[in-house]
Amino acid sequence: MSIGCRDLRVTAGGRQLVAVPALDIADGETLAILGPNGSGKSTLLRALAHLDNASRSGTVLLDGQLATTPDLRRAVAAVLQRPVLQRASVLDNAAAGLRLRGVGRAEARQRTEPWLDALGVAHLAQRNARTLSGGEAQRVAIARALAVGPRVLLLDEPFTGLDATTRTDLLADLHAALTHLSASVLLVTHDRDEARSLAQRTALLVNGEIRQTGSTAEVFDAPADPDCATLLGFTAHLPPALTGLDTLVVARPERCRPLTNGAPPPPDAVVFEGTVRRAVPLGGATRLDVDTTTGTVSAVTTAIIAARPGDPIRLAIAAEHLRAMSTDVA
Ligand SMILES: Nc1ncnc2c1ncn2[C@@H]1O[C@H](COP(=O)(O)OP(=O)(O)OP(=O)(O)O)[C@@H](O)[C@H]1O
Repeated sequence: MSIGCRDLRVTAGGRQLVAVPALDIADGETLAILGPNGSGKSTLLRALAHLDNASRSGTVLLDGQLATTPDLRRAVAAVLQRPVLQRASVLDNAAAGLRLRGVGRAEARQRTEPWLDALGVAHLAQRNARTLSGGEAQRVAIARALAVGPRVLLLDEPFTGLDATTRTDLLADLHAALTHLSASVLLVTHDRDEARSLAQRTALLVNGEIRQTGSTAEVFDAPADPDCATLLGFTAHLPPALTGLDTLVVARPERCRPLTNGAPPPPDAVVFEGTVRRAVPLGGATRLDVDTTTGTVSAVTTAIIAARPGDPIRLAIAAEHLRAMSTDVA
């Protein structure tokens, strides 16, 4: 089932938190909403499901038809940032969504067990859910949402607070589970890897407004404006005064190459100079924060370089790694 909205606005305390003229997620599609902290991601997700208490206007659509709150209750399952689990067994917690929809206890348990298995927590079925770790609880919450066979699945930062290994494993398990699901899926996240792993399309949310939407691959390769560029990791912003080009250009810091010992820049590269402000060890790489005449530019390099604060430095970025920002938004 597809979900969408038209002219969806949420205000609270006299402030507009979200304003989305139109958003659509097709049946079988996963759309990521990527945005920084406080950009309105959770507010948008809650408004789509009519889960919010804030003041909302506009319409939510299911399969193109105006959706009422009861329609949404039937169609939507949501996994929120911090799952609430009852003092009961893991199996009964995971079966709770089906029970709420009127399914008998035995059948609900039977239909839930494969999802506990798919999410790698079948061995915990009889445990008291209150004794689970954060990652285990998150898996149970996802199993609970998937078990109801939702036609729309809303995921609000489902990987928050998980260690790197647990997160990678859960990403893989969720990816596998979603491929078997016939639903529209909205994934709210501030993490680029999560969007890239799970979503066919990505929308970028900045200050409550969607600035860019498209296939995940296209969006990640061609940011629409400087805010989108920062969100996508193109954090080196080089204005014309620094490069001599006509427009602001952006690049990923790992594409900024320090030119040490008079090394020649690659052909077509943009080259600029600055002074090392600090070198930040990243473990296996170093981030050099470089003060230029137009601001600080960071470069991330795996080369071993002896750069000390105050040292002059030249940086080069090959033309293929630069993205031009149109002048009207720069
Ligand atoms: N009920 C409310 N009243 C006033 N302001 C609110 C209310 N709910 C949310 N906000 C504000 O709206 C903005 C968006 O909040 P929201 O939780 O949607 O952002 P987010 O992108 O999900 O952030 P995070 O990544 O930190 O979870 C924030 O500035 C938040 O403080």
